Amino acid sequence: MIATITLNAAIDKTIEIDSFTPGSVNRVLKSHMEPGGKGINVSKVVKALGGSTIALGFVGGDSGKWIDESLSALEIETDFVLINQETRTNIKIIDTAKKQITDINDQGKEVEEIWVERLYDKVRLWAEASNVMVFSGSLLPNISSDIYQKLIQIAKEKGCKTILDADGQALLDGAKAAPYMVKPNIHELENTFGVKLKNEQDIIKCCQFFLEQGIGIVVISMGAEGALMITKDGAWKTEKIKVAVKNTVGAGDSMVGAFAYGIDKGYAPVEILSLAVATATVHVEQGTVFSQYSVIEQYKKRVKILEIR
Ligand SMILES: Nc1ncnc2c1ncn2[C@@H]1O[C@H](COP(=O)(O)OP(=O)(O)O)[C@@H](O)[C@H]1O
Ligand SMILES: O=P(O)(O)OC[C@H]1O[C@](O)(COP(=O)(O)O)[C@@H](O)[C@@H]1O
Repeated sequence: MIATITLNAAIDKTIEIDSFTPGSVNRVLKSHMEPGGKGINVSKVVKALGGSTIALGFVGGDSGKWIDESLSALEIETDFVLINQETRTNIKIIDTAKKQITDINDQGKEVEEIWVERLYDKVRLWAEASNVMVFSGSLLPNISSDIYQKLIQIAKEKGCKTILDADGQALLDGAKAAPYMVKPNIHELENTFGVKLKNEQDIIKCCQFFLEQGIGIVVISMGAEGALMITKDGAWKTEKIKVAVKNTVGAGDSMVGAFAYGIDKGYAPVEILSLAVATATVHVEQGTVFSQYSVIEQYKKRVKILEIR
């Protein structure tokens, strides 16, 4: 079982506009809503790959109820803490002419301490039944930056392998608990360390920090440029795969979902990297991961991995 923890869930409302122009009236061509937030997206990917998953975290209000019901319709098990604040809606604007995506992400609402305690209880409970726990995404505004560190410690004590996909102080604090894997994207890595990373060697050097904490697998996703994976045994990069982009929102979560699935199955890291890039590529090209596993298997043939250290 793979449990995902989303502290800042979201309805992702995607709107398509031809030539989006800030400061003027824009007419929407098409729109749709999906249950989102990083951990929830990971659960959707695990489900699509055929794994078993449960989505945990906070949801509230009508939007929270909608997220819960939408996941049930996808046959994804949930055990959310229901809070008395409305879950956020994030807007994703796809400019169909410029082929550009703009993310407008709400920060979410504060959560009372009693509900945070309830979440700790649920993580303790589900850690007993899970092999892998994934902690993903931004924190609600009043949550302390060391929450992932504490939750990862709990999950590890119960024998779970843990994955952290976070940013800034939450990533630095969370890393102190030595999760099994971290996956920031390149921008998050640069922002977190306040550096500009010009080449692969810079990235590898920067990621030593994570290895020194005892983290087993460090994956840096780099959008259209592919991904880099660093472990104590070496470093690998994937070659660029050119695709017609439909939607990149959640591509990183597809990658994390495939890693969670592969780690749960006990696959070797390089094999998982190939599955993860194939899954993210299908996501970017088709705008969804709910395609057949056989399609993802086909895409694996396009993934070229080079050992660089
Ligand atoms: N424009 C793109 N073209 C091809 N592949 C892409 C593109 N954007 C993302 N991907 C794939 O998805 C993975 C994750 O995307 P990325 O944007 O780095 O993550 P995040 O969503 O966390 O920012 C990349 O490593 C790559 O394999
Ligand atoms: O593109 P990514 O990094 O995989 O994540 C996409 C998800 O992250 C979000 O943009 C939210 O991100 P944050 O939790 O960092 O605010 C969601 O709206 C979306 O579902």
